Amino acid sequence: MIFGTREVGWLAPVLARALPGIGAVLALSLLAAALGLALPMLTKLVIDRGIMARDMGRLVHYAALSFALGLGAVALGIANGMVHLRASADMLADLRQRAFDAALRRDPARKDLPLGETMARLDGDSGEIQRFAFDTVLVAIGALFRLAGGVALMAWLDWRLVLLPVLLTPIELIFLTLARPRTQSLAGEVRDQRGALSSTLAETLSLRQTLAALGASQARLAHFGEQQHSQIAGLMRQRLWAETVGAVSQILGAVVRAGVLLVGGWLVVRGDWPLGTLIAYLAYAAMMQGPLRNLLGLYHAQARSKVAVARLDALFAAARDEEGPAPPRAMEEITLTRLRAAGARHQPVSAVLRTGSRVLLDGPSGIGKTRLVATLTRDAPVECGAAEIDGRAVGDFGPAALRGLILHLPQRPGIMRGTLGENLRLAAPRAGDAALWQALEQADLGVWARSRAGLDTDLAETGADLSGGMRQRISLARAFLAESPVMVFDESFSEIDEAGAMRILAALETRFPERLLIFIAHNGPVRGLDFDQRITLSSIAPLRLSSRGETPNQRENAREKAV
Ligand SMILES: Nc1ncnc2c1ncn2[C@@H]1O[C@H](COP(=O)(O)OP(=O)(O)OP(=O)(O)O)[C@@H](O)[C@H]1O
Repeated sequence: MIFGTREVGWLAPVLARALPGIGAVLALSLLAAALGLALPMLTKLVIDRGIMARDMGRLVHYAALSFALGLGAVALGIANGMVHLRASADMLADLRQRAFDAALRRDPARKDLPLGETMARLDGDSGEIQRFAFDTVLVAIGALFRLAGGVALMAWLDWRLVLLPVLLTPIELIFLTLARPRTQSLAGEVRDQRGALSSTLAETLSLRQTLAALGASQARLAHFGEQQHSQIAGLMRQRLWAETVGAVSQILGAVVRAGVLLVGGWLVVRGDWPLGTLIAYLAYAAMMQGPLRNLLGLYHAQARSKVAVARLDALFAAARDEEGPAPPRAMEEITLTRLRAAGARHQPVSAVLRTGSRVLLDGPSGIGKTRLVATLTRDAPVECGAAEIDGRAVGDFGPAALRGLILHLPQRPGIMRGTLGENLRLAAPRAGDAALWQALEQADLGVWARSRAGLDTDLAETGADLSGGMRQRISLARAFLAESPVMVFDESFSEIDEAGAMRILAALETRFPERLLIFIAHNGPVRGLDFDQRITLSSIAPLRLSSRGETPNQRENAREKAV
């Protein structure tokens, strides 16, 4: 079995789609192999029937034929190269697309995979699988054809000498079988090192400013240097092993060549063989070397690709289905019954959240406010209790559809490299410019956007060239564009000046009187809103941390509301 049954679930469709391309490349490479096999035979004819027989007519005839075949081989080589590149690149793209999709659908119940590690798998491991499943297998089939054809032609020239390579092959096979486990473990080591290296790069670069502020950049650089050294050492070990394995087949090849030279030379001296036969025989023996190595190398290439398949499989296995039924858009209420998210530290909470109301979700840092809201979109697993939308369990709906109903503005606003307009349209892809400008005004960004390039203002990756308040305003502008009947503002105003926050809150109030708005805020003007409901999470164990905005009044409130 090349791969396990679980992997076949995602690999089989990729291979099925690649099949026509593989077929085309296979046909072309078999044709090229047939041409390649014919050439030494023609050389033999040129020598024996032309040169040795002193027949100029035949000499010219076979030489011309040989030249034509050579030209054909060149043309075929080019065509094969182009078709091969196209088909194998298509297959890699297909595999990466699926793996990327799986990475985007990662089940929140699974531990996060570091960014760099995920990227190394998407790029490096997909490439390794593509190289094996496409390139290596194809090369091996071509090699098999060349080998069989070559051996047949050699046997046709003289069957006795074919016994030499045939007898040596089992020795090589035994050696390769014994060597395979080490090939696999070394490949695993190298791939893991590559993942670790990418993780360090991605994490360090994304924390560049923090590390610089702490004076820790050089230490990270030194750590990266050490990782590089151990990667190089791993690569050297892998290479040395590959060379050792390869050397064995080369030595056996040299034994075959020496044997042919000795025995064939002896047959020519005795007058049993014409010289052309010896030359053709030697050419075939040399030609067999590459295919034999490819074929036997296939066995080890599969061991390496198994490592890559397992690493990519971990991405596929951790993905979940995001589709599912949609909750009613005209929903009335969300009911929480003794609910707590996994990882949270508050007492189970019960509440009914009605459409059109304003709710403050309160509690000290780290108690589980964000996680509680995340259970509503199935972005955090439930530890106990239940959440329902109009009497139906949240689990009955698909996460994607739930996110269409409930917009959870994350605590850290996500800004992508691109224009301001592109960033806003993430929330409403079909919104016109007028709607975007309206959202900018409502999010208190109109003046700023006009002073820049308007909707065409370029934003840097993660919004690194913006102030914290600007990033939060862009995130809020997206909320004004979204059509979600429920919105969660998770510390969405924490970095905005008081006057600005008041303006945005007033705009929210006017714009969305019918929606359910849930706020999480430790301090600032948000806490002064006229809430219909305050839900305060109280801890199951004494917490050392306390929110700055907590007042004796609110603590009193907490005791009343906590269930
Ligand atoms: N992805 C996760 N998997 C498991 N546990 C998590 C995850 N994210 C957060 N937690 C844990 O859940 C607990 C609650 O985190 P949460 O972010 O919900 O707190 P919070 O009340 O919103 O805090 P803050 O006010 O500081 O934002 C924390 O102890 C945290 O360590």
